[in-house]
Amino acid sequence: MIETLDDLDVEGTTVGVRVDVNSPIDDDGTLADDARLRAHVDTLSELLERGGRVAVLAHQGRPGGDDFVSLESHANRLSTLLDQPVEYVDATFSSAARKTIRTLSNGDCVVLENTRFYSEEYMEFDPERAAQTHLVTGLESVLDAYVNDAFAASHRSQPSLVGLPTVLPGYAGRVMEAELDVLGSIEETPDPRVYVIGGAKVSDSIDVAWSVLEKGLADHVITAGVVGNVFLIADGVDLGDASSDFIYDQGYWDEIDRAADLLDAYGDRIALPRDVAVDRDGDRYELGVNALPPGDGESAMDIGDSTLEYYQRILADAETVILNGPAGVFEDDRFQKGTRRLYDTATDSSTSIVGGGDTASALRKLGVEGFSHVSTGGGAALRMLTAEPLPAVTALQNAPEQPAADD
Ligand SMILES: Nc1ncnc2c1ncn2[C@@H]1O[C@H](COP(=O)(O)OP(=O)(O)OP(=O)(O)O)[C@@H](O)[C@H]1O
Ligand SMILES: O=C(O)[C@H](O)COP(=O)(O)O
Repeated sequence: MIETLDDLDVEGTTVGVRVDVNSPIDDDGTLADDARLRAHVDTLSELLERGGRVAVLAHQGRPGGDDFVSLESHANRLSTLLDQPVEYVDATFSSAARKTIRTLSNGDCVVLENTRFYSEEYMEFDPERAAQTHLVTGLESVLDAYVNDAFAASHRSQPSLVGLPTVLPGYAGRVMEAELDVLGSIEETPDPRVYVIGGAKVSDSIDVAWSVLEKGLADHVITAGVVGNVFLIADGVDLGDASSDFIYDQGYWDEIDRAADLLDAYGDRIALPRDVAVDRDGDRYELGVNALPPGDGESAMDIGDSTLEYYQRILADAETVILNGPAGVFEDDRFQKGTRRLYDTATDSSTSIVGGGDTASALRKLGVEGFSHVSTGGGAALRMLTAEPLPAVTALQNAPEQPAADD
């Protein structure tokens, strides 16, 4: 059983709130898109209005990346969204951070520095070991409770996600609660159930396809995007050098064998593209798989019309559609059609669930609306859609209880 904010005695309590505000970053190192911050406003404003003292914990980017920046601009933006001052401290668990947390009054909020500035936070631990890291031992003494609202990071076993709820009473925030409500009951959604697997995270997507086919969760798996290209190659289609080089450069060449194994085992339930769109002389040009390989330097950038018709027929019979990853390079106007049409068709099903940060931003860009649920999570949603437990959610389930007020 996971406790929620309804179970937390908030007034005067110092709460560490883990959020996921991992966002696109501008060239000047500041926040470029506040969608993920906005998602957490309900949880944070509820805690503040109920008299909590809130210390916000979050990561941004990965070490070495251009988006691996401080959370100062996130804190500034949060202050506008919450319509109250939000302090920022350039420390996460040092004495400076602890001192700031100790001086919070009821209704005050501070954003601590990017948790991944500390190497332990970019490692995976079991919860007991995570509880002994510097971040957890540093913060444990100044926090009374822990709230996890970072559903999108819950597939990671990192200290701020699994260590803090091992030593502190743990609660799901409102985002986490909503995501678990919808994604935690995938098995109860109506049949037939179709998974649409696109985008560029080929290994994760093949894991999902294996799992949902093996467990009988998927009546059909529809493939698109880079994932669809890998399945086409696995099926013996010559996609040409440009698409093959791209797959090789992304480190997904070995996935072709896994895709072939999956086709051997469950080929009757896996739908492959029947045509692809390439860039020919600057225009979109569609080629049936029988007409492949494409010309020199041409790469499969989207699914074509005949694939769309085929996939739309499968979707027409689906009661539940679960989608992750765009069908093509949606960032380029010429290759948005597959994503727009496929996702638009899915909104006609009684239950349509979308996972993936890039997918959500593609849909915003393309103006496609009307899904039953758009998840804040990419990898986390994928894992949950296979009915697998998420380490940070398990840690919350096992968290100690909040001591009674007079203890
Ligand atoms: N045929 C293709 N060739 C090259 N890139 C493609 C193709 N189809 C889709 N993509 C790219 O895939 C990327 C998105 O894939 P990704 O798997 O990251 O999506 P996501 O699951 O929604 O994201 P996340 O898990 O990060 O939230 C886009 O940048 C898009 O351009
Ligand atoms: O953006 C995400 O999917 C989450 O914030 C997790 O980020 P990570 O993949 O860098 O751990």
